[in-house]
Amino acid sequence: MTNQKMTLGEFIFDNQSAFPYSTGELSKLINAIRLAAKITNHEVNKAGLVDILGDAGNTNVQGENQQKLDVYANVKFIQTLIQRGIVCGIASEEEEDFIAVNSHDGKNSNQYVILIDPLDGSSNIDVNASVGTIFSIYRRTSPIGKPVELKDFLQPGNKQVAAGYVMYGTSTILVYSTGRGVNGFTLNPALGTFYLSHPNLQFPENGRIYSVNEGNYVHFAQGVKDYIKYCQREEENRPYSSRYIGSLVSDFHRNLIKGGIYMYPRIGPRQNGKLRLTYECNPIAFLTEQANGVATTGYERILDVKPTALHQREALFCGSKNMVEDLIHFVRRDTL
Ligand SMILES: O=P(O)(O)OC[C@H]1O[C@](O)(COP(=O)(O)O)[C@@H](O)[C@@H]1O
Ligand SMILES: [Mg+2]
Ligand SMILES: [Mg+2]
Repeated sequence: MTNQKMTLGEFIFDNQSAFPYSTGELSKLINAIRLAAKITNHEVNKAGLVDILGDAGNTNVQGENQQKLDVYANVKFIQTLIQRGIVCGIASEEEEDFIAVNSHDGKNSNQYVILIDPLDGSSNIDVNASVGTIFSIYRRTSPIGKPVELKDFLQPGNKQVAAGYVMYGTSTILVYSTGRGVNGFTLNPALGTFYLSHPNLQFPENGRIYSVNEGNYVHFAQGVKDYIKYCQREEENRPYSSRYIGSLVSDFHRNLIKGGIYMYPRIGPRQNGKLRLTYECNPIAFLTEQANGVATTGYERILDVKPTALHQREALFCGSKNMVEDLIHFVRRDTL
């Protein structure tokens, strides 16, 4: 079976030729993510056996308790990227500020910046439920030859050149896009090789799954409440099924395969939701649109939101086209 399937390495190489002016830098970057994913996967898989469960005892810039695996994945991704000298800057959920990385030639000659959520779904680590890693890649706008600047990380999501996630679940899968569709690669742990298992992933236009933390229901805007009630009503092909793993990557991946909508709304008038625009909403929205789905704040296309801060939060509704359009209808009706 595996021999027929293309490996991730072969896919990266084959797809490089699709970009006439390619320098190979993006291919090297995806390769480095592949390596860091394998290193992190190795540790995730033996989480119950080694001292990697529980709190790390620190609080990150979000005010959240860092889990040991958050810290481990953060260190491994940053180390792997810096050692290979293929990015000019790294931003991470677990780092207050961005990290400027000089190229090995010392001339700041690299053109890409990367933003990462090293471990997504941290609350699932200790209970052995699936978690993930999310990444988002941009071409810098600051001049080559100079150190990277904050503005390189605060570009709107529609400027991404690539984005993806790794899901550490029943199997480990790396799903990404360089703007030419979405493909998924499953890790064969015996060989340590990712194989193309899910070519050209597409959201079904309709789905029957809604994913939201209903524990926050009372804080949702009326339009969101109305849409959730609509999902639960006994009519046409509803009620939909409620599924919520509590890890954005895992809930998104399921909905991508089966059809569905993921929602993390604003919680109350002030709080702009929980998810971070630059390294959670934007990469997931990029994949959503590349897979024929829709990703919105409820009022605006996620990819058009202009970031103003590295760790800013934004509401996220994404998934099957017709389901998200129904959601937008209810949300906008609420503001009339
Ligand atoms: O427990 P809640 O409030 O529903 O939040 C769950 C959401 O928070 C997250 O865990 C946030 O991501 P991190 O674990 O990377 O901080 C998402 O993966 C998930 O969808
Ligand atoms: Mg996350
Ligand atoms: Mg995280």
